[in-house]
Amino acid sequence: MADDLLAAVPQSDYNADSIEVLEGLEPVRKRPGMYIGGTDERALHHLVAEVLDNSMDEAVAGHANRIEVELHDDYSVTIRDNGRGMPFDPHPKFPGKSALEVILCTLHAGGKFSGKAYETSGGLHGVGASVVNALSDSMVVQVARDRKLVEQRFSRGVPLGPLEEIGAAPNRRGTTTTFHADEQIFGHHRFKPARLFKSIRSKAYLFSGVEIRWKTAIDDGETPTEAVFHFPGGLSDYLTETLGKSSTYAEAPFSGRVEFRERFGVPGRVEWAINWTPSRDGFIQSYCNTVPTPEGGTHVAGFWAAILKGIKAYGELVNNRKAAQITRDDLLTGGCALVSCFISEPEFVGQTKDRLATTEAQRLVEGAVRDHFDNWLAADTKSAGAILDFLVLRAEERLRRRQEKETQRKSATKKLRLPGKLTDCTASARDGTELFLVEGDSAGGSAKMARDRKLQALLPLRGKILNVLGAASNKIGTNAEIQDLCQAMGVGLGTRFNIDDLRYDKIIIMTDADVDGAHIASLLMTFFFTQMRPLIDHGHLYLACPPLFRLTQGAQRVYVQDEAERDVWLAKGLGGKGKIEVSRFKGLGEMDAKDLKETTMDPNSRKLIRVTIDDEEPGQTSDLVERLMGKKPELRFQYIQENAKFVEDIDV
Ligand SMILES: Nc1ncnc2c1ncn2[C@@H]1O[C@H](COP(=O)(O)OP(=O)(O)OP(=O)(O)O)[C@@H](O)[C@H]1O
Repeated sequence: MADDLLAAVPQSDYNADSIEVLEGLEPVRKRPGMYIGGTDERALHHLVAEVLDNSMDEAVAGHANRIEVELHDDYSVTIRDNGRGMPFDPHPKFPGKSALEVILCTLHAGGKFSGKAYETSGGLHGVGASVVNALSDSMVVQVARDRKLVEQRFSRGVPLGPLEEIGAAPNRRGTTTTFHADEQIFGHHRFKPARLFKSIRSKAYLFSGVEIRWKTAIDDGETPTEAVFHFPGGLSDYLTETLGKSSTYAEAPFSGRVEFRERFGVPGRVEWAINWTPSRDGFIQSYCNTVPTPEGGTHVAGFWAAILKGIKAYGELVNNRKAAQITRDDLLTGGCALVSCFISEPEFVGQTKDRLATTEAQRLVEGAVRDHFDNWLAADTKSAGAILDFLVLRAEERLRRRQEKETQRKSATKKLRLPGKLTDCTASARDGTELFLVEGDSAGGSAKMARDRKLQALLPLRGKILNVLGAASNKIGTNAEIQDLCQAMGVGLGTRFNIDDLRYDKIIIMTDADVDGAHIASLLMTFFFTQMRPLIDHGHLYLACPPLFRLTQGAQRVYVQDEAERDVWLAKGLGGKGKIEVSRFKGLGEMDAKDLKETTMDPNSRKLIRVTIDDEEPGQTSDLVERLMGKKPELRFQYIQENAKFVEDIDV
């Protein structure tokens, strides 16, 4: 639809009335991490995603069909859409303020709470635009609607003046936002054209009804300086392009799209594409309402359930009994998948929306994909046969490896003298086992009761372990705490470390949610990083995330990680009846086994962070570890000076 046609569509029922307010921007500047997951490069790029998602929401709701993103030479970014335009009429609850000012200067102001103005939106908390505003030293928002062009300017979340009418807009509509990220918050981090280009392109793949134009004044030598993205073929094209020349088991990906309304009578849809290749590791990229969900969630669980059940049923049909052995992990080896769903009122974990938590999504996605998969397998027996054979082979390999490990592990345990304080798990194979490194003996008590005896082992650590970067290598090897750790894990140090000796699948650092806990965790991570780097590279090292508070209101209970998150809940309420009761856990030892199990240890409900090394340039992480944990205090001091933006928050 062209702009002038869109201009004819009524905008009247999308006004200030649509904008509800739940809560005021100081907390954002004080604790940006809670709102955008940190102040690093990833967080910086997330600012663009927040603004772009608002434009995508307009597009997905059928109100916009063109979005432009431009990176300027001063590293400011402009995002323009031809949607309905942010409402700017006076807000009934805030005398003297326009809806636009309320949206940009108030947390929890938005039009997406009730599903009236948007059916399936990526936005839902009403904080995105205000967070970007709070973290920008300059932000200019222009809106063309009702034939007027208005503008308001802000700096660090504060308006620099009132909303002004700056011209007429007879044939234009939409919102244009230009912002410059605040260096006080993001330090030396700058937008990278390649990173922006990639994420913008994937948005266009996710919604074929939009055209996204990209332009950059900053030329990194490899990213196109201008491009237009429009992909009518959606995810199937995206997957084919991602896989490039890799050979695949199915000629064309298994892909499809199902409208939930037609199938289940509820709004929303799912679109997917998957193929298997022998030439690379598998992956799954998932999205909900165009927001990437790198940690997956219920939609992903539903997708794999459909594929797994489908392939097993097909195995039965063709009398391949070995198909029953296939597990979800086998599907992932070589399985390359893209899943994108659109649902109303999605629930995510965290403001950066890394994981989808809406339970219903699992049932909807599984139901929708399953039927299609059964039909596809039955119709294309050549691809179906190739995939089945490949997966059966994967399952057999896995079982053989497990058997080998089992014998190895049994003999290793016999030979090994395990440290006395280790509470080992009972499983004889390594598969699925976890070793919790627990701070303090008292915590060990609750953890002992909370654990799954079969798969979870505990090693209590007394106090702080040696800082390996300050120590000579012979001192490391003779340190008692480190010796215990190595014995329990079944491995040697440094060059003698062999990943195959590892006695557990996951090594999980579980420390208190306080400064001391963070220090112990960083000493341990430094140790693993310098002495057992493959442990991290192979994805075996994790951090547990115990909560700091438990809030209860009537029958409702939530666990939160810090004060800022607590305050949000206190202001918002838990949805239960009566007063909200707050209990603060002074440490892991104070949590009863039930709390500890539910929040931190039970794989079905806990939050766990995998430790990864995100080297954009080779050696970057080693450099940083050396600066932060090494023998030279002057490097540490320099780093703190360069990076400390919230000096008042640093506990020394
Ligand atoms: N480009 C836009 N066009 C039209 N309305 C917009 C646009 N950007 C923002 N809005 C309105 O402003 C509201 C607040 O946006 P904001 O980004 O703060 O929160 P959200 O998108 O509702 O939720 P989230 O915090 O999850 O991103 C939106 O709900 C929407 O009503």
